[in-house]
Amino acid sequence: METLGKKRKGSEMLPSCRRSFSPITVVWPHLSLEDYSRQKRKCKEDEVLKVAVAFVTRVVKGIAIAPPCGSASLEPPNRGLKRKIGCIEAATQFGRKKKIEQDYDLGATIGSGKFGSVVLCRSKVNGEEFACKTLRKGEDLVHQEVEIMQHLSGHPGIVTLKAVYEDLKSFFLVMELCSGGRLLDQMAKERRYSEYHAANILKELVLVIKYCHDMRVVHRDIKPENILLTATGQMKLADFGLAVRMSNGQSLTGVVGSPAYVAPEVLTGHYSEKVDIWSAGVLLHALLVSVLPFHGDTLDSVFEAIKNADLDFENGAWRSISQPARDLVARMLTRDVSVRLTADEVLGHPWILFHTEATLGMASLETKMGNHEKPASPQLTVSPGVVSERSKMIPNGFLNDDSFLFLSSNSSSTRSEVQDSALVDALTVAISRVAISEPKRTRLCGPSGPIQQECSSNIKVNNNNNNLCTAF
Ligand SMILES: Nc1ncnc2c1ncn2[C@@H]1O[C@H](COP(=O)(O)OP(=O)(O)OP(=O)(O)O)[C@@H](O)[C@H]1O
Repeated sequence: METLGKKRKGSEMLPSCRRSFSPITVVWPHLSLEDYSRQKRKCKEDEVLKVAVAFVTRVVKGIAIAPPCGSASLEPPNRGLKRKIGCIEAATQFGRKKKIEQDYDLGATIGSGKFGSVVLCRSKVNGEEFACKTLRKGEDLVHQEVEIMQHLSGHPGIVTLKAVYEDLKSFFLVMELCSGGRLLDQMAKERRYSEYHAANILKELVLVIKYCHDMRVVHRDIKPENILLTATGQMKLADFGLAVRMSNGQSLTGVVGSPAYVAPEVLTGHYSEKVDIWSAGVLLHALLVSVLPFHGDTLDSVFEAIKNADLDFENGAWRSISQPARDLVARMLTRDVSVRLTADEVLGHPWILFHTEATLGMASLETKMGNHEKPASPQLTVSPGVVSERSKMIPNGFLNDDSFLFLSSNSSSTRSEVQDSALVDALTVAISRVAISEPKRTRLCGPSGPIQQECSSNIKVNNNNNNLCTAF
């Protein structure tokens, strides 16, 4: 077995064609479905309280009435970059007339993937370093990647495209250099993240996903391998190789993505931008408990788990995770797409607000349940106005349910601070519980029997822990 973190993108060994290629007996979860299909072919041929209350209100009234899923359609195949390059900025157009070597010194390979390799490159003008991704021409998705990167470039959470060059065989995408590695590598080191940390990572990611969706783009391959970090640790979403533009009236089709992160509806037919929320939910699960939610020994068993396995929040590491965190994971990993949260709704979820809202302070909290990160510094501070507003809305009885309170362990904090904290958290949880008791939701992906402790080949078995699959 091999840990996910040790695997560099593109460094994966593709399954040998000498083996008989059967998804039933052989699984390569680190390969995207695209890789999988390609390999199959190859082998044949070679993102407080008001908002929180508003959140519940929307849920009860039917958040579930999520906006109609975006209708999406793929660009007609075989349209060349020429038409698409029309929307690409001048800085990237002139590059077509020059060779990349005239402007940049190309250096060492820093990554590789399904469509080509990524090398370090240095501007001959000012010595600035960039990453240059070479994409071999010939595949429609390659053309789409260039166009979509240009379309999205400029957002702080997306790798900036600096210039595009091309020759007869390839496109050369000069991008900002993310020298901090991949989130996956950080996860391999960190293993489990505190709820505070996980919530902040998820918020950053979902803000970018929201931007993509607002720009009518579905990424379709959200996973920690595709989240890069800058030297200062800023997260940047990368790899738009499987991304598609959406237009009204049509749903997306095409089985693409990476097996462990793929949404169930991708496997069964038509789908929407909500597939990115599912994948982000898988990532949140991994951040919180260091295990992928859906796994198996074969590709078929992974897909079977994605389609049918229930989440188990009662056992293992989940026992130390707060109810609001579990609530969010369940709402993101809900198979009923109409009920699955949108990016906006994830960003408005009480758990995200609690850990990331400025009015609540940037405290990291220790839960009574024993979340492993202790508050580093400031206690939770809540402005009196906010508290009184919250007090009005507390449902009777919830404060007595101390099993869900986040209580400060810092004795220097005043009684009222602790009470305020408890108030906020109890309410947050209460809200979540009200919402999750909605019949339609409990049916979906609710906690039930334990996940089968089978491991994908990219998940390390922890033999000291009842064969729990420990990812990363
Ligand atoms: N801007 C960048 N800065 C630093 N490293 C990068 C950058 N872009 C890509 N890389 C490295 O190159 C690897 C492959 O890049 P990318 O994911 O864009 O390629 P890909 O061919 O689409 O890969 P995949 O086969 O996983 O879809 C990344 O995992 C990362 O390690």
